[in-house]
Amino acid sequence: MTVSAHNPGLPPIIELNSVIKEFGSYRAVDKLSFTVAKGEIVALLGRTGAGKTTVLNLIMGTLAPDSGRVMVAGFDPFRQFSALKGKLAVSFQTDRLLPWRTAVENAELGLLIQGKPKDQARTIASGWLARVNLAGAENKYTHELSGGMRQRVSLARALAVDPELVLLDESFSQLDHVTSHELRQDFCAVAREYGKTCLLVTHRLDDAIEMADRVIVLGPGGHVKLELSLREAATDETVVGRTRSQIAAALGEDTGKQQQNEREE
Ligand SMILES: Nc1ncnc2c1ncn2[C@@H]1O[C@H](COP(=O)(O)OP(=O)(O)OP(=O)(O)O)[C@@H](O)[C@H]1O
Repeated sequence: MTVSAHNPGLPPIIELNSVIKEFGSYRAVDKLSFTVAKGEIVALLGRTGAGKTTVLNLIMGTLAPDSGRVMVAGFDPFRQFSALKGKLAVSFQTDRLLPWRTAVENAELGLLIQGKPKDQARTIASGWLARVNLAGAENKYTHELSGGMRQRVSLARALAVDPELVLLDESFSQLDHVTSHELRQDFCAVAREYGKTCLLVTHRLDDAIEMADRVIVLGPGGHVKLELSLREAATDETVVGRTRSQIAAALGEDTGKQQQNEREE
């Protein structure tokens, strides 16, 4: 059995081994290797163009690596695309909800696609809406919900199918600072309670610091520039400050400026 480098004993849910991906003559991902163990929340950080979306596409199986190996929950996501149906859920930057469906009708969508009977799907979806603090909003249409509430519906929809892996693609970056902070806290509480494995792809330092067990910073050209465990940092303010500076330096940013930018976004 392969085990995660960071959690010996736990099988990796994501495993990239010396992965190269080129677009024409441009190498977007360069011999990239990392693992994400079952139950871990890992943030993949990088500036624009560092290769985050390319890595996400390799993990989702919508792109094939030119060389190296990508495995997700024991499957090759490109060659065994359908084997990962229901095992992998994605929440994007925009909520991608269907406006003609209510909150609960959106949240139950993945379950219905999986073939769950309608009443069961409704019960499960309502439960997940309650867990992301949306009890009472089940029958509201998307235009009746705030941006933060819509993103909560999107997260409930992702979690409702009970996936092995949740991919969060800049899921909090279009929300104001307070709303995204609350949503990050609530999502992490639920993800940890249910032992969900999450890869959070973001350019925002705050998302990573607040949510992740571990941070991987991609440098330009898609290689690991910095890899840091944040478990110790979570409980110690001085360590948080030092960690923040280390990550900001790897991103090539000034910490104060980065925090200011994130507050203004
Ligand atoms: N289909 C493609 N064809 C050609 N070049 C591509 C393609 N997809 C990505 N690239 C290039 O690969 C590099 C990495 O792109 P990618 O979208 O993965 O970066 P990113 O870190 O997600 O950036 P952003 O934060 O702006 O979304 C960029 O230089 C981009 O122009």
